[in-house]
Amino acid sequence: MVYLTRLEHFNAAHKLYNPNWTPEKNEAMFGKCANENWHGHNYDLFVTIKGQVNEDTGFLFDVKKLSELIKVHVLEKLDHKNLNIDVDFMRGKMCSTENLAKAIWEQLAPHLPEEVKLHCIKLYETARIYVEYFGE
Ligand SMILES: Nc1nc2c(c(=O)[nH]1)N=C([C@H](O)[C@H](O)COP(=O)(O)OP(=O)(O)OP(=O)(O)O)CN2
Repeated sequence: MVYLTRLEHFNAAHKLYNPNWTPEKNEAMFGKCANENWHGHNYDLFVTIKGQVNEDTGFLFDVKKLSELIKVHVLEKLDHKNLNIDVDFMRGKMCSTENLAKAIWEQLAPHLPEEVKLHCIKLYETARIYVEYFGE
């Protein structure tokens, strides 16, 4: 089994705010991340796929094609967007790094060829905070 990773990048605005809670409870839970006028992050997205190497190409999968799939199905929906407002697949969800990593998996996995499996979505929200999601 070979694991292959592509690093992509996007930036987006969000807030951590549960609309079912009072402003005070949100402030107590999320602090400055609950600021109603949003804040932004430069996200780094590591997409790792796994499978067998094709003898003819020497590739598990062409990383340029992987990059294009990520661009079409993920980055174009997230980059320079407000995660709470603009992104259909985040609607009704808390816009945490955990939920965003899971949602990115759900967006991307169905578009990979059958012989290639998604292994991990690793999403850095800041240089010091990241989530890894393995699909379960
Ligand atoms: N479990 C989670 N906890 C937190 C998340 C999250 O997605 N999952 N997100 C946040 C905020 O979005 C917040 O903006 C994180 O940024 P920040 O506090 O600036 O992060 P750093 O620790 O990297 O920066 P410092 O300047 O060192 O504080 C909060 N929690």
